[in-house]
Amino acid sequence: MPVRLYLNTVGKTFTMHLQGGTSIPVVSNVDFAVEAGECVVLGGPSGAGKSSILKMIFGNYRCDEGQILITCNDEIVNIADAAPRQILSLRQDTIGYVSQFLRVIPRVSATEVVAEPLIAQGTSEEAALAKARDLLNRLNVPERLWNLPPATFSGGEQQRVNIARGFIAHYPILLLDEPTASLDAVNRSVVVELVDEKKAAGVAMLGILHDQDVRDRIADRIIDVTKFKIAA
Ligand SMILES: Nc1ncnc2c1ncn2[C@@H]1O[C@H](COP(=O)(O)OP(=O)(O)OP(=O)(O)O)[C@@H](O)[C@H]1O
Repeated sequence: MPVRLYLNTVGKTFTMHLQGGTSIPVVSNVDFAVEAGECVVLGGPSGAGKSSILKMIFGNYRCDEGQILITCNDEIVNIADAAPRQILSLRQDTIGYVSQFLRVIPRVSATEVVAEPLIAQGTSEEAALAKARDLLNRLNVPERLWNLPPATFSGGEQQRVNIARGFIAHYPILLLDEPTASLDAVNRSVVVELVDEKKAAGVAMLGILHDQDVRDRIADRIIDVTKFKIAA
């Protein structure tokens, strides 16, 4: 299986400029790869640096040391030194991010919110909306809500719209940031199925999952981030 994502001796230290330049060392020498078709889960206690690693890969946090190499078509791109414009383009076609929370867009219906990433990748509106409805159905979002903007939906309903949006498009690399937090058992199982389908499609996934049951069902490997912790 080709390696899709490789973190090569990655390090991150936050510098608090408003607190006299105080340094908060987070991780160093982070070194692992994720292959196509596998789901790797980051483990370790709160504060170990799991979210910081995901955010560096997505380009939200700057990577201070090392390289974050991703395979994109036949090219290898280093996120650590990619220009902002290149990162935005990778987010459209190459790296997806499924977070716990939906960023609500006023006046846009749930179906359109879900379909949008697929339309951005070039699928026709009709086909993308049909796939969006199918995912909302699989995730047990009641049909009466599909044409409404999700702003007034319950927390769980918004989360399921967000999962549908995160899984609808094809990204060779998919980052999962607690996608099942506070979902019920039935919908957790739907997420497990969606992850299995992405594995079958050759997607490389890296996730944070505190839910032990889901973690056991989807993780091919668990990487304990504690080993990358910089001693205080
Ligand atoms: N933007 C930031 N500015 C300053 N410090 C930060 C920032 N983001 C994270 N940190 C610090 O980096 C450390 C690692 O945080 P991170 O959120 O990556 O941990 P985590 O393993 O994901 O924790 P949790 O399981 O609680 O979400 C923490 O000490 C945190 O305070």
